[in-house]
Amino acid sequence: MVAPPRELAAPARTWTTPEALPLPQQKERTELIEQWHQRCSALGLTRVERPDFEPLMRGDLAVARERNQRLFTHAAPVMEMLFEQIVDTESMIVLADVSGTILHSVGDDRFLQRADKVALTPGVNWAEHSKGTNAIGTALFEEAPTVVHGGEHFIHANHFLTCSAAPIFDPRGNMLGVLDVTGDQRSYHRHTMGLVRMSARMIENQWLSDDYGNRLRLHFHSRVEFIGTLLEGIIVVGADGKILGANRSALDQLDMSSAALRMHSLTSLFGTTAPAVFDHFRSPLPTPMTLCLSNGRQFHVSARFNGPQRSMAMEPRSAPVVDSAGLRSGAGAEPRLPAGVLAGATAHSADGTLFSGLHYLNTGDPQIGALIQKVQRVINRDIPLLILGETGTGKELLARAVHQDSNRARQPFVAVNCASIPESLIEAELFGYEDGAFTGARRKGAVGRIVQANGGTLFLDEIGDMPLALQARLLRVLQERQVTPLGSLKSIPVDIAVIGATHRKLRDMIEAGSFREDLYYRLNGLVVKLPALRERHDLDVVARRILLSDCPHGTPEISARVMALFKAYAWPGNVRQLANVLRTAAVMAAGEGQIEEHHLSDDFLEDARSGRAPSPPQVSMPIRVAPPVAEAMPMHFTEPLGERSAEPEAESGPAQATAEPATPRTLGEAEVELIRSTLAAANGNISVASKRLGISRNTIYRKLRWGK
Ligand SMILES: Nc1ncnc2c1ncn2[C@@H]1O[C@H](COP(=O)(O)OP(=O)(O)OP(=O)(O)O)[C@@H](O)[C@H]1O
Repeated sequence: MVAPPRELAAPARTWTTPEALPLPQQKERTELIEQWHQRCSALGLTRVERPDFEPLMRGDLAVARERNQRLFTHAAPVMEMLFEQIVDTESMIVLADVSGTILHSVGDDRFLQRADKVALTPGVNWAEHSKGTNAIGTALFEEAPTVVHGGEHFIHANHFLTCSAAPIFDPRGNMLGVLDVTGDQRSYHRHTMGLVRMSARMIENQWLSDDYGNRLRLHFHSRVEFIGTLLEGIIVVGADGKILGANRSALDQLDMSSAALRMHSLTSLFGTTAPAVFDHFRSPLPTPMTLCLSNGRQFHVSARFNGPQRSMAMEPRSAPVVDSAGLRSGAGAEPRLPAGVLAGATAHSADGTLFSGLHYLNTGDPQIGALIQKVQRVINRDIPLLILGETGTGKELLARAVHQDSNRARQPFVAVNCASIPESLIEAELFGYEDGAFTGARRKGAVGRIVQANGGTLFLDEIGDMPLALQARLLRVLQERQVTPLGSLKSIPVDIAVIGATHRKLRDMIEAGSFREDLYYRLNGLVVKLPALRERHDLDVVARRILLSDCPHGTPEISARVMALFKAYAWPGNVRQLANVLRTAAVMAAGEGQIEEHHLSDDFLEDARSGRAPSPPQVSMPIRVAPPVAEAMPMHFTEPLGERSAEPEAESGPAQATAEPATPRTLGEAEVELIRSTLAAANGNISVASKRLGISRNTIYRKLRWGK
């Protein structure tokens, strides 16, 4: 069972120290602990039990780890991240398997030594039957997040501990193991349980994506701003519309057990079908749809689909008509697949025609058409692709489409943004690291992004921002096709297709000595440049597609005056900015059938009418200095949790700077000033600032890193 009712029914019972509880709850807590302790006595345990120092034989531990390799692979990076949060707090993080055997621990050295004294160490079993009441064993027994604090431990020797543990479940509701944070009881913190629960959810969500990467996944929440956060529900839908699995938040929100949910289909749950969902999300732009339970509860839903779902249930239809923009029309139209939300998905029509990811990007512009033809020739030829283009021109979208159209479509597409990962972490992130590669803690190694991409495609976004020292290592990997993790002597062979992208002029960087020429020649098997939106001749088709995707029912037209304004505008944020402007306008024009000038936001209108636009992003040489924003972000959270919640949906268009910059010396400095002041006006909310400026979040990170 994924969402044990007891956790929902009485959270305080397991989350708060007895001292902090109001009297009635203290009584309830005491009764509960007594019940747990009676259970242990009935098992024949005594409170003066000596710690059992006899862990599994070395070989047995290896077998247990082998058996739980997948759990470990998903949990290890999360444990590392969790460790960053609790470092120097006299505590440790423990991963145990479903039998209670500790597989792995990470922690402060001093506390690990104290934990050793009570056998809280890999190889030892901490199920209730061997260690009495303790968070690991009791969470496994109760199948619920559990805190066991100080004297609540059954065995006296464990009274110095405070432990918070959360079970980990797979998407079908089977328990996989438990994640626990244990510390000195004097350093108990009530937020620890929250951190552990969130971390367990991260592991569960990764497990789900891994299991069902090639299935349609619906991400939903009753509040649209929570989609994309750990609070979102995820359900996996089979080709026939049946629900195959779900994460814990989905079960909480739908108020159903895993088994009950898996009896449902999209039709019985939401009154819709998989083809209808595909149809809604066919465009490259991710806009949530609204689905309703039979009791009237509404959810905002977005869809993810990473691979070809060749057997997607579709009613037989006549051969689709495909226009020059790749749009199909007529009563026999197929569900059209988006290249963005559905990540460059590929589908087969009833007549067997293949509609590829690249096909959907071909919207009638001759430059784009020629580019797609070129790219199609090198697919599956082991020729590296380098995509150039300004921010928001669709470089990542193109890379995903190439992956989807290749033989590697069923393997991972791993995107690494070299600009948004702090320099100090890029190496570990890319190449991975071995046990003991870092000092100060007993830490297990982690698999790097290159190895994760094995068999599939590695997308190196903003490759021009990779530090020089790492360029040499990357070059070696590309030449030798093997990776050596940090601190390891062993190399791991990898089979990857590499796609690089940058908005920088790499040749200029080579001349300036900031980009290696040999790496450039390794990456540039085929170089394609995506045109800026202002240079394209298909703005009207792209705009219509975006609107079709945003408002499939009642798509507004664009008036001739607005289209004329659009065509004269410089679009410094390219397609991303166009989509933001249209999204707002469509909301303003709801029910009127046509977008007119008065539906556009004032600041955009002012810029567009005056022929003024924020200057297109400047290409400057990177000077790496201490990054004020990006390095403050932990490795796996480039978007701080909760940040999206403050984000108004309908923000768009470039903003006016709220303060005069202090006489900047160069264009680059002016840009940074503008970004800083916009960020300040948006109360530091990067998403809001990026929408106002019409540039990506990554561009903001990057610019601020160079702005000092
Ligand atoms: N041809 C297109 N049709 C519809 N939407 C598009 C198209 N090209 C790009 N977009 C949308 O524009 C946004 C930016 O696209 P993408 O992230 O691929 O650009 P990028 O060039 O990689 O940006 P950056 O350099 O800032 O990372 C996305 O929301 C994407 O869905």
